[in-house]
Amino acid sequence: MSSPSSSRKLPNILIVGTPGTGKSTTAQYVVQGAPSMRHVEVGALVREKQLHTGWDAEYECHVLDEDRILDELEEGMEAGGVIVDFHGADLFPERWFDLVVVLRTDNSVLYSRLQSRRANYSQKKLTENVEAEIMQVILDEARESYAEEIVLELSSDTLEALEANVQRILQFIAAFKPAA
Ligand SMILES: Nc1ncnc2c1ncn2[C@@H]1O[C@H](COP(=O)(O)OP(=O)(O)O)[C@@H](O)[C@H]1O
Repeated sequence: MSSPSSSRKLPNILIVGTPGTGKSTTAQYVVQGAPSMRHVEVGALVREKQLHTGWDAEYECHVLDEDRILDELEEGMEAGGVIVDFHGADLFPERWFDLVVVLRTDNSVLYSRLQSRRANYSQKKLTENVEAEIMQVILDEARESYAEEIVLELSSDTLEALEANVQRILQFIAAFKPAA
């Protein structure tokens, strides 16, 4: 395991999870509570800067240009204080992150969240996402990509859980000390 960079004064945090588990909402509340942190929603960055090579009609998503995404993020990561919000965990270098939060949502809750959130979400994509959540695909990916002690699995079914998760992440930020 390579240890995280020691030069950061603020931690970098990766929030991952199946679409709809609450990554963006959680990250937004964390930044409200810790304004020195910056939220980077990778999906939005991909759309805004066209960091993709086209549209995959079968999977109904952009084909990511991974090298350009990494190049775009790299400089900001060195300074620390970044909350990266993305559905997958294995794209980024391990050294970038001090904490990896994996949000989990009960499948029936996730199903209705995805159904109400996106009118244009196809039934196929909705089912695929709920199945991925049941199979804990992202959790396994995070555990394979990062040291066990920095991966934190948090349930995100209710607003109470959301609030508790935000507080837990804020406590981590407040307690963070750069390695000597
Ligand atoms: N813990 C939670 N409890 C209830 N609703 C939530 C929770 N987390 C997120 N939501 C709601 O679920 C929807 C999806 O959340 P969002 O943050 O966009 O997910 P993601 O970024 O993972 O795709 C939003 O309408 C949000 O308000």
